[in-house]
Order: sequence, then C-alpha cells, then structure tokens
Amino acid sequence: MMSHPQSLQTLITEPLCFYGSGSMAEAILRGLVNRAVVVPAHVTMLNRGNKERLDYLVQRYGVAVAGEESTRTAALQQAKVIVLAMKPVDAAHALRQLGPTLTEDQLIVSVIAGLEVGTIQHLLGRKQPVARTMPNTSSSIGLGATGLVFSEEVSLEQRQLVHHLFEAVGTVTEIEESQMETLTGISGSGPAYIYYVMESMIRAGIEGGLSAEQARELTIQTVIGASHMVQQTGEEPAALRAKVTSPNGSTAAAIKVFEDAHMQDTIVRGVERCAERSREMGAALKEDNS
Ligand SMILES: NC(=O)C1=CN([C@@H]2O[C@H](COP(=O)(O)OP(=O)(O)OC[C@H]3O[C@@H](n4cnc5c(N)ncnc54)[C@H](O)[C@@H]3O)[C@@H](O)[C@H]2O)C=CC1
Ligand SMILES: O=C(O)[C@@H]1CCC=N1
Repeated sequence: MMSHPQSLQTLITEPLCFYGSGSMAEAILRGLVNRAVVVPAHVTMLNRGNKERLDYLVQRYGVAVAGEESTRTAALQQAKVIVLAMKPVDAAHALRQLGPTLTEDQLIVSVIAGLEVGTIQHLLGRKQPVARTMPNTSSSIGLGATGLVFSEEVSLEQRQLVHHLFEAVGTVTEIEESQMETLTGISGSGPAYIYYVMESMIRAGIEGGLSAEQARELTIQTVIGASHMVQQTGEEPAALRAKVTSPNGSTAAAIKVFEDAHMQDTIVRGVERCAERSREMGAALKEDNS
C-alpha cells in the first residue's frame, strides 16, 4: 500500500540527527523544513568535518550542526532518531563506532542503498530498532517516493514517526526487504533516468534549432504533463502512448527508432543492473571488516 503526503502534517518534536549531510540528507531536510514538520533547531547535521557545508546548512535551514568529534558524539547520543545518510563505503566503520554508544530506544533510519537491516544490526553489535528506507531526491520538493522496511524491534510509535517523516516529503510504500533493491532500481535511482531522457530531448531540441530555454521549457512541461496524464486518467502508459501515435505518423517514426534500438529492454536491463549493484554494495558491507 502506498501512503500519500498528508495535508495536515504532524509536527515531529523528537530530536533528529542526520549522520551524513550530503545530497540525500539535504533533500529530506529541505522537504521537512519547507513543510514545517520539524523544528530546525531540533535537527542536528553531522559530517566528517566539511565546515563550509555545515555553515551552509545552518544559514539555509537554521539547523544545529556538529563538526567536532566531541559535539558529534553528544548529538548522536541525544538524538531519538539517527538518519544514516553517508555513502555505503563509509557506513561499516561509522556503524561499528556508533553501536556501543546507543541506548535501546534510539531509532536508526537508514537511507543507504543495499545496506540490509541485518547488516546494520550486525555492525552495530546490537538489535537496535531499524527502519531501512530508500527515498529519492524529489523529497526536497515534497514529491519523493520512499520505500520502507522495519525491523521487528521498531515500536508502533517509532513506525508512525517514520511514516510522518517520509509522508511529509512524498509517498511511502512499505515493502518486504527482498523487494528493496528492485524498488531502488525504480524510484531511488529513477529520477536520474528521467533526467537522462530530458537531457537527450533538450539536446535534440537545441540541435534542431530551438533556443536552449525553449528546449528546456518544452521538455519540462512535456514530462510534467505526461506523468500527470498517467496519474489523473488512470490509463496505462501504453494506452496513452497509443493515443499520441497516429498510424504512420511522426510519433510512430520516433518509436520505430527506439524499438530498433531495443530501448524498452535496455531500460529494463538498466533497472535490473541497478538492483544488482545495490545487492553488490550490500554484500560488500556484510563482509566489510574496516
Ligand atoms: N543521492 C540520491 O539520490 C540517493 C542517495 N541515497 C543514499 O544516500 C546516501 C548518501 O548519498 P548522498 O547524499 O548522495 O552522498 P553524499 O556524498 O552527498 O553525502 C554523504 C555524506 O556523508 C558524510 N559522511 C561520510 N562518512 C561520515 C562519517 N563517518 N561521519 C559523519 N559523516 C560522514 C559526508 O561527509 C557527506 O556529508 C548513500 O548511502 C546513498 O545510497 C538513497 C537514495 C537516493
Ligand atoms: O546511486 C546510488 O547509489 C544512490 C542510491 C539510489 C540513488 N542514488
């Protein structure tokens, strides 16, 4: 079941700590702050010592930051929810260090691709409550799509809190953990595929003589219109495509070029490869002894 953003947001008052403050952490933070579901002063952002980045986050969002080793430890200890938002390669070391400092009511929310609930608990060295999520960067404008799995240690209140967090920035789909990599291939990485198509359309527009601005605006409106059509009409994309494609017309000519290049199969293979790569990253983390 997919749950949708709520019009009346619940204010999250529990102290949150983003352990890793890069693109994904900022996308979630921006969505939460824009929707006023968190008190920025109750949110602490950590990184490995990039002070400029932390200064920017303070100025832009009014959050608290912890750049020094001592303040980092204190921020992690005080947080009710710790959002793991570092790159997979940095996660094993960070989790091993974090484990011994945790109390049992602290919730770990991971956004890290491939990192399984069992691996998180193994690296922490304890059966901590864990929510494994796969959001995407569209969370920053409230249009994210987040996949979600809970460990059995997560309480009802903690489940609700995680739903509130991610429903504030988009839709939430609770799934089985075995489906997480496929979901990553669709919605976690999916924005990049759409940008890739948009880049190609804009390039073709410019090469055909439109101004860069015209090509960009026409492409944006076309992508917005097409996705809203699928959502609002409830029709299948294939049926909507058929309505655009007059027999022997210009669209049919374009689709023929795509089919000759096996584009659909290529996209399916890309999604499958993304899922496989997430599994590879998860396996590497399982074996990481750093
Ligand atoms: N960018 C995206 O579209 C999505 C990313 N993700 C996941 O989000 C995670 C982060 O990705 P990005 O934000 O793109 O990476 P990023 O490179 O922009 O940010 C990573 C952050 O982690 C910090 N960090 C690393 N090790 C640390 C440590 N030991 N202590 C404190 N801070 C530490 C870095 O300083 C940096 O602030 C990844 O695991 C990725 O799988 C998930 C969904 C979508
Ligand atoms: O490329 C990555 O590894 C992350 C996971 C989903 C989107 N970006």
